[in-house]
Amino acid sequence: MSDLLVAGGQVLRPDLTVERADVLVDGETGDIADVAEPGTVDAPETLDASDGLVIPGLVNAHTHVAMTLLRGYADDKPLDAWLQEDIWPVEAELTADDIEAGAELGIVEMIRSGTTAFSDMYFHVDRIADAVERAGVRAVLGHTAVTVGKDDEAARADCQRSLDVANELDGAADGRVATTFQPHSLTTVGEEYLREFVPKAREADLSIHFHANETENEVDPIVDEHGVRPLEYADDLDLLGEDTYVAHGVHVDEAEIDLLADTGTGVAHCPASNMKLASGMAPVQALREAGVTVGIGTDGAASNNDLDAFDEVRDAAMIGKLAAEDASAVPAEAVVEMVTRGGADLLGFDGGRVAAGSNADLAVVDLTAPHLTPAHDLVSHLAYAVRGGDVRHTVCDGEVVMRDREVLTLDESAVRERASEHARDLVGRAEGDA
Ligand SMILES: N[C@@H](CCSC[C@H]1O[C@@H](n2cnc3c(=O)[nH]cnc32)[C@H](O)[C@@H]1O)C(=O)O
Ligand SMILES: [Zn+2]
Repeated sequence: MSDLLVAGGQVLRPDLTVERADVLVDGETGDIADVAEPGTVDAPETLDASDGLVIPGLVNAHTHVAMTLLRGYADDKPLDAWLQEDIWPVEAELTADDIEAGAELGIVEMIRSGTTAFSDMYFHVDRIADAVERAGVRAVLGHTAVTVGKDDEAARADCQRSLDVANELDGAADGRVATTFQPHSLTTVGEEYLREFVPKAREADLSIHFHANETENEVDPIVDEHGVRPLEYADDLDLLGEDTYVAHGVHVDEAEIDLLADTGTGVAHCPASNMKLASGMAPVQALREAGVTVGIGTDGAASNNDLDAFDEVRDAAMIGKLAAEDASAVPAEAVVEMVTRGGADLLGFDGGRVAAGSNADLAVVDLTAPHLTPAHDLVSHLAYAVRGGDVRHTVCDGEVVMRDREVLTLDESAVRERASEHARDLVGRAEGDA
């Protein structure tokens, strides 16, 4: 690939200042080679960023990308009932082809809204990795193990599968795929299985990702059974550490926040899902003050109901203020940092910054829309006013994956059509079986 110059725009720098600059991308390495004075460097290929703001590609730190197939299928219920009555029965019918179709749809949606990397929990993960490879984006994938409702053999096989998939797919798609070992949550995977498989994951040096402290209903059974809070139980199981990030972290007390900080465990905050399922409000300001790395995730499209990370950024700022009852809590700079560098740090790749040496994962936001006028403060706009549809170009690993709002790596209309068909057939099968 030849070098690329993202030229003529303003650039968001790692210290969250904005300057006029051209971004030179090294076509060989896919890294940013230089952030240069406008007009001082040249490259064979140019991406026009005039009237635009060049930002790091956004990082969706927690999702279930193939759940786009279930968008709008079941709404307005709390987590337990939603999963058990609606989602899990349909997911039981999901085929590998369905999952690939849903993943492509979700990835197109993310590319269009400036997301270049996502962290996913699901199954038939090889097919999600195929979609990631074709789309040209970056992802941390894994097979999610659930043991409740399974006999011992099936439960152990599911945990083993999570280990195997993490080992096999790490480094796929030219290194754009990384992996995690994934117990679904502390209440859906039995203690005996965690005691057996977490040490194996640690031995294999795998990162770990799981849902934690999402609802009160997830906290109480652990306190009743083990006499400690969920994250204390997780720590006892050796689940916490620098290579772990949990999804949600809504119902965490002060001691658990300290435990996250002391162990270096990260949190993928999912504000829209937490609001929609009425799970609660994560103490984001307190987590950040304690030094916990926080990223921002959409969660699946069935509890959001879109994968637009800009929506999430605004929601994170809003609910963060409400949770802290303080309008100065979770300010614009914090959410912009969380959805870029915070997410990249959780996922463990060198991105989230427009700086020489970082991965060239970029989005160019078109600043000409009425809702982005005037331009007093572009960080404020990123937090509160930009929408996914304002993204004009998306670049991942130095490759242009969307130019002038046209996705180049996947055929968007074919993807939409295929996903609609798979979704319709899936629901037909699930309801036919009922
Ligand atoms: N259901 C499968 C595997 C689980 S994949 C990951 C699961 O997380 C589910 N999920 C989606 N959003 C959430 C959430 O907010 N909390 C907990 N689970 C979720 C999703 O529907 C999917 O079933 C089995 O029984 O083996
Ligand atoms: Zn989730």
